[in-house]
Amino acid sequence: MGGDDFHKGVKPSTQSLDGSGLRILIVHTRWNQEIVDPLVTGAIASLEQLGVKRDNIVVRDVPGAYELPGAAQKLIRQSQQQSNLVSNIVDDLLNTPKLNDERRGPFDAAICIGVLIKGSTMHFEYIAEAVSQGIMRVGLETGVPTVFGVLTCLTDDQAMQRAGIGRGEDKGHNHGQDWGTAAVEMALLKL
Ligand SMILES: Nc1c(NC[C@H](O)[C@H](O)[C@H](O)CO)[nH]c(=O)[nH]c1=O
Ligand SMILES: CC(=O)[C@@H](O)COP(=O)(O)O
Repeated sequence: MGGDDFHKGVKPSTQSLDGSGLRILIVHTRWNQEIVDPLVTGAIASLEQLGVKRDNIVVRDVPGAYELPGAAQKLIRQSQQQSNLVSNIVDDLLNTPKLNDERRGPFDAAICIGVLIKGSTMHFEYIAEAVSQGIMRVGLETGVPTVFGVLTCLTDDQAMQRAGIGRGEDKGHNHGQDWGTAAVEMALLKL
């Protein structure tokens, strides 16, 4: 494969992705929120484009990237406990309509979104390593696919480009869109 026909990025799935029955958690940071916000918007846009109902997209925020794994794990486990509540079981037996078409069941996937930008100390390296390992562990330990949506950038421009808000003519690509698609694909993955 020649260098000129190399396309960096994810190749779309061959599976038809119907997210209409999915419940998705998004946890995002308030650090670098001017860059985080378009990433969250991009992820939600992809989820809705694949049929996920807006009422089934739960969005929560935390201070910084270091808080993402713990928050995702806590909220995923709460959703799993909720779905076992007798009240839910009775509701389902009686076909009780849910408010705003919201299903209070467990999350089918989660997306952790944050932006780490290198400063003048080693803080960046330590957080980036802890957060990537932590988010991986959440997915493995809860059984709920948990997408790593954390930009780890050396400059502001690198981060803005990857949120689709680049300062030059080339605005870049909003990676949040890819994370939304990945969440639906992984939620639907089966034998
Ligand atoms: N420098 C960045 C941080 N630092 C804060 C930590 O993530 C954490 O909130 C704090 O250490 C308290 O536990 N967070 C980011 O998300 N992005 C950064 O660039
Ligand atoms: C990712 C960080 O924690 C970093 O932005 C903090 O900056 P500094 O290393 O200058 O304290």
